[in-house]
Amino acid sequence: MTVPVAQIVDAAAYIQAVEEAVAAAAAYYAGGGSPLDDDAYDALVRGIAAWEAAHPDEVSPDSPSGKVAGGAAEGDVPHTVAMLSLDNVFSPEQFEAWAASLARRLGHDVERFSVEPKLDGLAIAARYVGGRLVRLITRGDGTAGEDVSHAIGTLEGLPAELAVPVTVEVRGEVLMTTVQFEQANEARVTHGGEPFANPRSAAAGSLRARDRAYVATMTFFCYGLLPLPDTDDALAARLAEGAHGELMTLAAEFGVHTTATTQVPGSIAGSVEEVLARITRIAAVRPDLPFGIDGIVIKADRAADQRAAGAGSRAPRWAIAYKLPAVEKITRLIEVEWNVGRTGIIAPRGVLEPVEIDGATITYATLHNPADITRRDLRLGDRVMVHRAGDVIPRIEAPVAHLRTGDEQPIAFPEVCPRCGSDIDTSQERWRCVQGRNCHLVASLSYAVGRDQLDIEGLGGTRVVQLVEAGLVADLADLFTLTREQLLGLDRMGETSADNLLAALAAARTQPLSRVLCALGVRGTGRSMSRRIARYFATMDAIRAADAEALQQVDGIGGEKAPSIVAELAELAPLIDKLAAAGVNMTEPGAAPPSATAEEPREGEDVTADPDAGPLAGMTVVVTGAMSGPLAKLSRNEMNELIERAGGRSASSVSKKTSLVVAGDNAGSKRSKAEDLGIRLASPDEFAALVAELLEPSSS
Ligand SMILES: NC(=O)c1ccc[n+]([C@@H]2O[C@H](COP(=O)([O-])OP(=O)(O)OC[C@H]3O[C@@H](n4cnc5c(N)ncnc54)[C@H](O)[C@@H]3O)[C@@H](O)[C@H]2O)c1
Ligand SMILES: [Zn+2]
Repeated sequence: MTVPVAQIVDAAAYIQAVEEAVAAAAAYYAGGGSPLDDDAYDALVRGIAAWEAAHPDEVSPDSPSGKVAGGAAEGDVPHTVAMLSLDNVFSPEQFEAWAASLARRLGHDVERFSVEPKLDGLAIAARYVGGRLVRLITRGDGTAGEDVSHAIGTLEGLPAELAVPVTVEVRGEVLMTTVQFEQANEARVTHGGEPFANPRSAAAGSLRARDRAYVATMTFFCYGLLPLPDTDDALAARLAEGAHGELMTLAAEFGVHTTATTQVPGSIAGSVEEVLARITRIAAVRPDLPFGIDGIVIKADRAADQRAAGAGSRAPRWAIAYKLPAVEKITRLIEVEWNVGRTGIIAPRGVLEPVEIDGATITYATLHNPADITRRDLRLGDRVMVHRAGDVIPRIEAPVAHLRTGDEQPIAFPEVCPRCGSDIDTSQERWRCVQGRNCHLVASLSYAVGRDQLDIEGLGGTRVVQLVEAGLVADLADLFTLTREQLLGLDRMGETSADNLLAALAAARTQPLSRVLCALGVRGTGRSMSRRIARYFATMDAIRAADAEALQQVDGIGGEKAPSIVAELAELAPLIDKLAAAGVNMTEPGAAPPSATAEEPREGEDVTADPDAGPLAGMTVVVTGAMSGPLAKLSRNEMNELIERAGGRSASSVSKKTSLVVAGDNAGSKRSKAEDLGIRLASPDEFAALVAELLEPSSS
């Protein structure tokens, strides 16, 4: 685990860093939320400490170094015994060094260590008098804390009355489980409040809040038991002499919640090796725990060892926190994607500004469902707390609402299935395409029959759905074997429509190979790439015979794309055979297959244009604005096809390499750029005249 340190270069930067750290800690302990995640805060504090070590005379009295809660929390209820923080180690070696220094201090090796999870919440002292819970106090600055007795009754595991009528102080951690956190945020957002960024700040904020319209339940875990002034002598002696593990057993007998009932119960280790083995086991189950832990706390178990070791101003010397890597980082939610799963479930996924969590770069996080987005009050552009533990898919915990700038935008929910365009069933929290398992088929068919692919008129979205639902079409090829009788059996299908559709299907059979290839929907082969591939190989057989290396001879296909195209085409082999058998054209008009004898790649040659053929031979042409005259009906894709049929090369942006810009009405920046660069311009009519020979026999 790497331990980053903020670099502080001079005294001014030091003072600024101290201010920043104190402000962050104040917000953190108040539960209002800090602008920094823990890693960033810790790096800053380490930077401050490093600068102070080098400039001992210039240490600011405000410095967080050596103080409980960085000096940022306070209170007016004095503690009977100081409530301290813990020192940290980050590796087995550091732990061994700490154990060795403790052994030196004690004059003997520690024979019993207590090993517990480091619960990620906040410390609290609960005072019981005669078995009744009378007061709750925060840690504060360690010497005095804040009275939060109003929270009595909201902490699971901290009963109002103990099983035994003792007078005692119970210390431990207040946290929110993942479930409690979700409930608290939902209640808060429903009541018009801003969500908490994570369970820890939710616990801190909820504990301090008074007179709230709703109750936020939290969970308490005991890790300390000590006498109060009125504790009877027998119990006081037992508490003073009892080992930590024994006190935890006693606390459980009193009816207080300890880690004993969790998947990570406190345990005793007899050696440094045993401690390290136990740390490994706790770290391994961390992702599965229903609450957050940020490390493992190791304590000398025996009271005598604790007494002999003593404490510093900030932390005891007999205990140490073995920190685990942070699982939370703050980053930005850039976008929400809606993906449709195999069964038609439409799931949102957050696209994040890349952030590194525990050595992995995270760019996506699950968002579960639309209700989840609403519950969390998430917005585009929000800074979000991202959680990633182990191999579990990262999730967005909540927005960091206090970092909002006002520029955040609502997240738009899809109105139709983002894949096939059908309706969405929103009756459940998890939205689902009404096509369910057929969604993918409907989407791929709708794409294949679209204007830029097979261009089958009369086959709109609803017809496609109808054919699929009637069980008449299970793949693209089935379209071409539909019979008149089958069509007439469909609702809202008269004789004329049926005949028109059959005619459109017959025409589609003669589409050029480029469009058939495009219709297959192979990733990386959109309209213009399909044309380039078809022109280069001329026949489907030649394309299918090509390996990745051969495919890379096509302009624009690199080493990454080529193998995936080859693999997808191999998967599609049965469909392609079925299409060919149904009479679908598999050749590109006007193109010749690469010569079988010319083994050498045609280096440097522009494969999309035969330099000797066509009025646009060797030219790169850009089309912009609205086409008119004989070109009025052509889509942009059809214009590009025309350019390529005429031997040219179509491009979408104007550069010095552009030879001609066809500019229609409302041509904007591309036209002005062409003028700036002195590139030849043509009106749609002039261009139509240029390629007149190709316009007449146009197939579509
Ligand atoms: N993001 C920020 O701006 C910001 C600001 C201040 C502090 N912090 C974070 O807070 C942490 C430092 O806070 P801290 O001083 O509260 O110390 P700490 O959380 O590192 O360790 C001490 C605390 O651990 C808790 N604890 C959990 N399990 C325990 C167990 N089994 N036995 C004993 N104690 C146990 C207790 O509450 C104790 O007070 C750092 O991780 C820091 O990153 C963050
Ligand atoms: Zn769908």
